Amino acid sequence: MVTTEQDTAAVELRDVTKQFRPRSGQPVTAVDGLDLRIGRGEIVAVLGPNGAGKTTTLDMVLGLTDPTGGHLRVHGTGPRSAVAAGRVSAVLQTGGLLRDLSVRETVRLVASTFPQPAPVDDVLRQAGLQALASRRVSKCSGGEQQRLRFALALLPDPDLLVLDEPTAGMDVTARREFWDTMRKDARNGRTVVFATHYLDEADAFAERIVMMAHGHIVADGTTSEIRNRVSGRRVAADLPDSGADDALRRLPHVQHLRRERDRVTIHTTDSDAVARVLLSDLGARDVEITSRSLDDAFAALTEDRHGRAPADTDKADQLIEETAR
Ligand SMILES: Nc1ncnc2c1ncn2[C@@H]1O[C@H](COP(=O)(O)OP(=O)(O)OP(=O)(O)O)[C@@H](O)[C@H]1O
Repeated sequence: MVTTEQDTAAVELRDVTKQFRPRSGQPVTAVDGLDLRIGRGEIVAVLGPNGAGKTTTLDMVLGLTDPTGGHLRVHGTGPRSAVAAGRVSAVLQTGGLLRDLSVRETVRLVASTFPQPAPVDDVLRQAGLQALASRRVSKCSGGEQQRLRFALALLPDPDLLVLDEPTAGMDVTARREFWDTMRKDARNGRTVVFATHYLDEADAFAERIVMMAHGHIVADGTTSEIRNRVSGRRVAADLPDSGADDALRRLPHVQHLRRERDRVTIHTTDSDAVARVLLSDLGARDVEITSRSLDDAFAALTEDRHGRAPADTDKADQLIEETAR
């Protein structure tokens, strides 16, 4: 079979590992056997707590650091060649901007370093910076400076845009404005991969969420799949007869059932339906419905009580159960 350009993933990591070996102290495994394929045009959020390995992963995709092991391709080639060809660019959390230049001068200056940059005015418009074009960088707010970094990243008109916590330190309004700008740009079919701590950002902007903890992927799915897995409600009831447990497990929308003596606890995305069956059909008593918060479940997915990562998805589910108890 002939592999076409279209078949090639935007990003492909196979069993990628990154170990840091500090001069003193133990080696740190920041990324541990990561398998990840991101198709062209996907918008993917990489979520995880501090130290999960998000930045290290994105740095490897950008060719800023090399993997210790495994296979990593960006648009079918090594990361550095992809960056050099202008196919990949990044908006990083920090990055030198010259304070005395205006916004337009900054974009013009950086544009002059590319062989075929996008027109400066187009880029200013895409980043929502037209009204600020003559403002000095030193007078721009943190959010505005971040939009300027975004404008610079658009200059090579990259196929893949990588953003590492692009809204860190912004207030709510600036964050909203930034994502509004990004949303407009995403309609152009660019692949966007961004790291964030904020579930709401991932939920609002990404189509797919990859959750990392301790260098592993602990969950990977569409935004709604992840939300369904980690959201929903807990219905608990007294039901001494365990004869209906299997039938309950098979009900649509039932994710999990646990029994402790006479009491069952069911995780479901349709608590009304489950409560109806329990009360009307099975004569259960003392039915109690409680919410499972997305944030709690996220914490359960990414870190267990002892600070260890769940090694696989089943374990992650188990941890949700444990946390829910
Ligand atoms: N240059 C380095 N030398 C040694 N250890 C490092 C280095 N860079 C990262 N690490 C370690 O690797 C692990 C993963 O770090 P990384 O920055 O990738 O996580 P992260 O998910 O991006 O975290 P954050 O959200 O805090 O930015 C951490 O334990 C970190 O301390």
